[in-house]
Amino acid sequence: MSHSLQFFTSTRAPYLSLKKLPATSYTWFPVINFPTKKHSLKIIKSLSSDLDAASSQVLESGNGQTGAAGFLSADDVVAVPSHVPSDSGAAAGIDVDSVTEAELKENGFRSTRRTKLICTIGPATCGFDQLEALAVGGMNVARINMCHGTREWHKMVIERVRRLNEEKGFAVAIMMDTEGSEIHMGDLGGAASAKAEDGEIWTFSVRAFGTPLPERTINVNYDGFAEDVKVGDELLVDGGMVRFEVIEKIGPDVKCRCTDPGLLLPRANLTFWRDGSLVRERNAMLPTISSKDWLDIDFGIAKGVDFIAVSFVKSAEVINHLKSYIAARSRGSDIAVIAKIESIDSLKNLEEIILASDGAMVARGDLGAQIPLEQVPSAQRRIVQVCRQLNKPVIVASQLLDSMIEYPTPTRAEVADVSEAVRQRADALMLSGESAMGQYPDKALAVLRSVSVRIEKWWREEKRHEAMVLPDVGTSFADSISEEICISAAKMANNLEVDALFVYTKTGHMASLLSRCRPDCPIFAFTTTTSVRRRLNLQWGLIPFRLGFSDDMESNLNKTFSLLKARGMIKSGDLVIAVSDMLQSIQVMNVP
Ligand SMILES: Nc1ncnc2c1ncn2[C@@H]1O[C@H](COP(=O)(O)OP(=O)(O)O)[C@@H](O)[C@H]1O
Ligand SMILES: C=C(OP(=O)(O)O)C(=O)O
Ligand SMILES: [K+]
Ligand SMILES: [Mg+2]
Repeated sequence: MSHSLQFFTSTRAPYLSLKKLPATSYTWFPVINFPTKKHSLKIIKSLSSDLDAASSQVLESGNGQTGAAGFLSADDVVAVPSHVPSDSGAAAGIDVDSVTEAELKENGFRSTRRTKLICTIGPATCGFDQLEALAVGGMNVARINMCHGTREWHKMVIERVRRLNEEKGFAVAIMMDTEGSEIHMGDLGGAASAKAEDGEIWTFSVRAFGTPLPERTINVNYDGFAEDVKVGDELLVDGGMVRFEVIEKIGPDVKCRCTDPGLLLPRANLTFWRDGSLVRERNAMLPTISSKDWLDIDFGIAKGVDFIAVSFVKSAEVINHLKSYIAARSRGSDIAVIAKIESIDSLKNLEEIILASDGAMVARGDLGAQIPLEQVPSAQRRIVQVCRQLNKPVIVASQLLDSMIEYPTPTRAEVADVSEAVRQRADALMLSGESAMGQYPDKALAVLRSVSVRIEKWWREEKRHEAMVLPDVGTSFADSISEEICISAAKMANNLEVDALFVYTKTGHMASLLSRCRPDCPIFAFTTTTSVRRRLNLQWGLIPFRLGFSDDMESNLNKTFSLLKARGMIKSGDLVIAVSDMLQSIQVMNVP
C-alpha cells in the first residue's frame, strides 16, 4: 500500500497540518522539535510502506530522535492515524477528538472555533468515509430528518456515527428531527423533481394513486386538505418557491393554476394563504407530535440519540409531555429536547416554550413560509437573545449556504448571513440540503468553519460584543451561586486575559452557565460520561473532554495538567481559571 502525503507549515509550527485532508483523521507527531527550524514548505511524498507501520516505527524510537525510520529524517513531521495512540500512556486518561487536539496545538487556544456546526445527513453524506470527512471538517452534531429516508437508513446512519466516535475518538452527537404534522406533497411517484410552468393547471389531491402518477398531479398528505382550502386561496410550495391559485374543488381534488413557475421537489412543504395571511383551519388542530412521530421517537430513544428536535411546536405543553415520556422510557440516558421555532404560535409562546425545552432552533425554512420574509431576521434575533438569557443552546438553521447545493462557492449575501448569526453568537449553525443532498457538503462546512473563526476573532479583537443582561435563571440558592461563580469567572477570564477556563461538571450544567457568558477564551469542559460530552458539543465555546475525576479539585487539576501537558495541549505557564460544580470556588493559576 502506498500513501502520498503532503504537509505544509502553518504560522505556528511545530505542528504541521495536512494540506488535503485524507479520509482518515490524523494527529501530528514531530520527529524532533520543529520550531528551531525555518518554517519552510516540507513535503513527504509517496511513503512506500503502510502508514500505520510507518507511524509505529517512529513511535518505537522513543522521542523520535533522528532517523527513526529509513525514509524519515530528523526534522520531518509525520501524521499518525488517530486510532493509533500517539502517546500511549496519556491517551488512556482523557478523551478528546484528534481534530480538536490538532487545532489546539496548531493554532493555540484563542483561535479555536466557538460556534458549533450541525450537518443534516442525507444521500450525499451517509457513507462512513463521508461522515468521517464531515467530522474531520468540524461537524459537531449530525442531524437526521425523519421527513425523509427509511427507518433502516436512519439506523444505519446512527450506527455509523457511533462507530466513528468509538473508532476515531470524535464526540459527534446525533439529533433526530421529527416530521411533525406539516402538510406536504407526496414523493412525486419517484421522480427527482417536476417543473411547473406559468399558467399550467395542476391537481392537488388526497386520493391514493398508483405509479406513475397521472400527469400534473400531486399527492397531498393531509386528508382535510380539500375541505380546508377555498377557491381563490394561494397555495405556496416551500414557502413560495412555486405558487398556485386554487381555481376549482372537485371532491378530493383541488385544481390549481401555476402563478409563479418553478421546480417541485419531493415531499415539499405546502401552505395556503387567504387575503395575505396564512390559513389556519382544521390543520391548526393537528397534533404537534403525530402518531408517526411517536414511533420515530421510540426509535430514537431505543437508539440513544442525543437530541430530539420537535417540529412545529405550538406550546410548552407538548415539550413537557415529550420530556416526561422520555424520562419514563429512557432511564439514565438523558435525551435533550430542542423546540423548533417555525410557526406563528411558537413565536407567540416563545418564552414559555424555550423555558420548557433544552434548546431551540430558529427553523427559518418554515418560519419564512408562516410569517412575512422580512420579519424573519428580527424573529431570529429575538429567539437567539431569549435562548441566551434563559441559558438554552440555540441553533440558526436553513438556507445559510443554499446556493452551495449546486455551486462550490457561496454568494456574498450568504456569507453575510452566516456572519450575522455568528455575530449574534448563536450556539450552532446548521446545514440542511447543502450537506444532505448538495454537490459540495465538505466545502459548505468549510465555509461555515472559516467564516465562524474569522468573525469570532474580529469581534473579540474589537471587543464589540453586545453586553447582554443575563437574568438569574437558577431555581435554588445553590443554582444562583453557580451562576454567580460562572459570571464572575468569565469576567475575570476576560480581564486577566487567561488562556482557558476549565470546568469540571458531571451533568454539564456548570459548563452551559459558563458558555452562556460567551467569554473571550475557550472553555475546557471536563465531564465523566461520553453522553454528556456529546451533548456539550452543541454549546458555544465548549471543548468537551471525557475525564474520570473525583470531588478533590486539587487532584483533578493535577491530573488534568499532566494529561494535557503530555499531549502537548497545554504548557507550563499557561494561565487558567478553574471552576467546578462540586466545589463552589474560582481558582486562578498558572499551569505548573
Ligand atoms: N434522509 C434523506 N434521504 C433523502 N433525502 C434527504 C434526506 N434528508 C434530507 N434529504 C434531502 O435534503 C433536503 C434538505 O433537507 P431538510 O432541509 O432537512 O429537509 P426539508 O427540505 O424537507 O425541510 C430535503 O428536501 C431532501 O431533498
Ligand atoms: C429546519 C427546518 O425544518 P425542516 O427542515 O424539518 O423543515 C426549517 O423549517 O427551517
Ligand atoms: K423535520
Ligand atoms: Mg421545518
